[in-house]
Amino acid sequence: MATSSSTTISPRRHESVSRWRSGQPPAFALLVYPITLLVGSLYSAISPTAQSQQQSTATRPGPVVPINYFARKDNIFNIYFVKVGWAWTTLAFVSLLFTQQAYTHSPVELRAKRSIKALLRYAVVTCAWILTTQWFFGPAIIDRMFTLSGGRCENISILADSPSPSSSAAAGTAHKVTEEIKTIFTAVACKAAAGHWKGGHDVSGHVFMLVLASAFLAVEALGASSEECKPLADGAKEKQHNINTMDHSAVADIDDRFKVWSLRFVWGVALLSWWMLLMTAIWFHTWLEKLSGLLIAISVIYITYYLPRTLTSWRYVIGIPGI
Ligand SMILES: CCCCCCCC/C=C\CCCCCCCC(=O)SCCNC(=O)CCNC(=O)[C@H](O)C(C)(C)COP(=O)(O)OP(=O)(O)OC[C@H]1O[C@@H](n2cnc3c(N)ncnc32)[C@H](O)[C@@H]1OP(=O)(O)O
Repeated sequence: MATSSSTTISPRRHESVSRWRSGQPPAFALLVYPITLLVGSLYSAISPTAQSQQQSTATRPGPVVPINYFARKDNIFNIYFVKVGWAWTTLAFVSLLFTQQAYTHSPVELRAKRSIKALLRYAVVTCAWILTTQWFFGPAIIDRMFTLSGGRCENISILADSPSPSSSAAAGTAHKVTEEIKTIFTAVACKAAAGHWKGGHDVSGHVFMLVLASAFLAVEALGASSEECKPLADGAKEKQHNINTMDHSAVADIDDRFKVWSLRFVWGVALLSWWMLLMTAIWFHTWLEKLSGLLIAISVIYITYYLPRTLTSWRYVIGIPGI
């Protein structure tokens, strides 16, 4: 006896299948990040290459020449990609807005609604990036966490170079200034003064930003290119093609090419972010520093993309990509 598909697929499975079709990845897809960090950290713990790198860093005074190219802080991907990573992320996101059918070829009202909500999601993740790594009413959250956990800027050369004060009052003032500078410094300012950012819990900014950027781009790209965002079924599209003039089909071809290349660019940025995450996991930071960077990024992604699935009022504000 033949059974219809609606009787064989459970409602839960049906719901998850239609989520995939509308470009919403399930929460377990986020496991790719802890797994990546775990694999990278395990490799760094057992690989002889990574071990010998760590030993030379610990035993030899002064800078050590890294054994692996990706263990160098000045590797080309770190300098031109990660260190300006939010600019790449912004560029990739903007390219989605200008080329994907969800934002360019749907009815005007829907297009406007989708674009505003996508910009709001971008604003949420961008604010999270700014507050966590750049500025939080003064030093960024990761800098504040570092100083709150007992860290400070040591061996500041501008302080060591300054002439010794002649009177005890001047010495007192100099001491006060030194202490203030040590406590208000951010990681960037500390490095600029040739100091060492030491002692506290140093949340990995790389892990935070790379997880946030790659998850943001992946979810937005899946949503924008989902089935629900395709305006016409294939047959209808063909029919419309036939009644179009040559000029229109040439424009449509160019549109299609932009659409495809933009998606490739977005996935390229997301994949390179993932690769740099793996490199960070292998060559830099402690387990705990990587874990805290991961937890902050995953919380932001959860609030922006998963919470709206269950919290209707939040969904109404921020929307869901691909819907
Ligand atoms: C209707 C609504 C409408 C709304 C409209 C929208 C509104 C939007 C709202 C608001 C708009 C605001 C405007 C937006 C702007 C957009 C455009 C731009 O974005 S232009 C900005 C470009 N600048 C970046 O992108 C910086 C990105 N970089 C960073 O944030 C940091 O560098 C970060 C977090 C990635 C890392 O910081 P670390 O490197 O200081 O810290 P650690 O990760 O802990 O690393 C410690 C050390 O280990 C090395 N390290 C770690 N992992 C490494 C690796 N894999 N390879 C090499 N070195 C590594 C690092 O190099 C570092 O070393 P060492 O301090 O430099 O000596």
